Amino acid sequence: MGRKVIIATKNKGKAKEFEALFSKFNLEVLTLLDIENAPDVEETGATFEENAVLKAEAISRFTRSIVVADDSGLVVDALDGRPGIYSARYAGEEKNDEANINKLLSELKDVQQEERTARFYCALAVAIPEEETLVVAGKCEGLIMNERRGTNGFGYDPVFYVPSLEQTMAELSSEQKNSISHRANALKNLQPLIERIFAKR
Ligand SMILES: O=c1nc[nH]c2c1ncn2[C@H]1C[C@H](O)[C@@H](COP(=O)(O)OP(=O)(O)OP(=O)(O)O)O1
Ligand SMILES: [Mg+2]
Repeated sequence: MGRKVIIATKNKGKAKEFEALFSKFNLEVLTLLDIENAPDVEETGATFEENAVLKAEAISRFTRSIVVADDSGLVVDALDGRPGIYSARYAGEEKNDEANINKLLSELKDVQQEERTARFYCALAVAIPEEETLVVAGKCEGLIMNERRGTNGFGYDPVFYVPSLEQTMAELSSEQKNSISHRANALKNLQPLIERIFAKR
């Protein structure tokens, strides 16, 4: 089976989710945690989609493989969409989940429960050597809690409440998260294209 996909992420939480989400496809899945000397790609785009394309195309040029990149984040209505594309570096360039959540909770401290609506957003770009890059997206609606609950997942999961399941993302099992997440929903939009993408390989 020579069918291989590289996921252009160094985020361990994302990498784990992608390994599970891609397991139903008959593909070898690698991430940048498996590949040496992969370049760091600057996220200079103005949208999730632009950043996903930047990451996918740079790593595809480097590896000459089909590459999927994820650019994702948290969009909070009461904060005019912040942290948005800056979610990873919200509290500083060193990308600290703990500090990012502290900053989010402090920015929302005077915002009432019903105004704390938010969504996780995920853009996925698929860079294919010698072909046009494909882009899809998915989202997941929720509310931002006043305090952390749960220890699963990564990033903002402990404060992201999923109303339909009455739990935070960090209280869900990985199977539950992978059935409702923004990443899962983006991948559902990619699924009809997967066989065509890998057909000739
Ligand atoms: O399911 C999620 N559950 C909780 N938090 C999440 C999720 N999905 C994205 N997030 C947050 C984490 C990070 O603060 C930002 C992603 O930033 P983003 O640039 O796409 O990823 P990253 O820099 O961690 O890794 P990389 O660019 O190598 O893929 O949004
Ligand atoms: Mg990043």
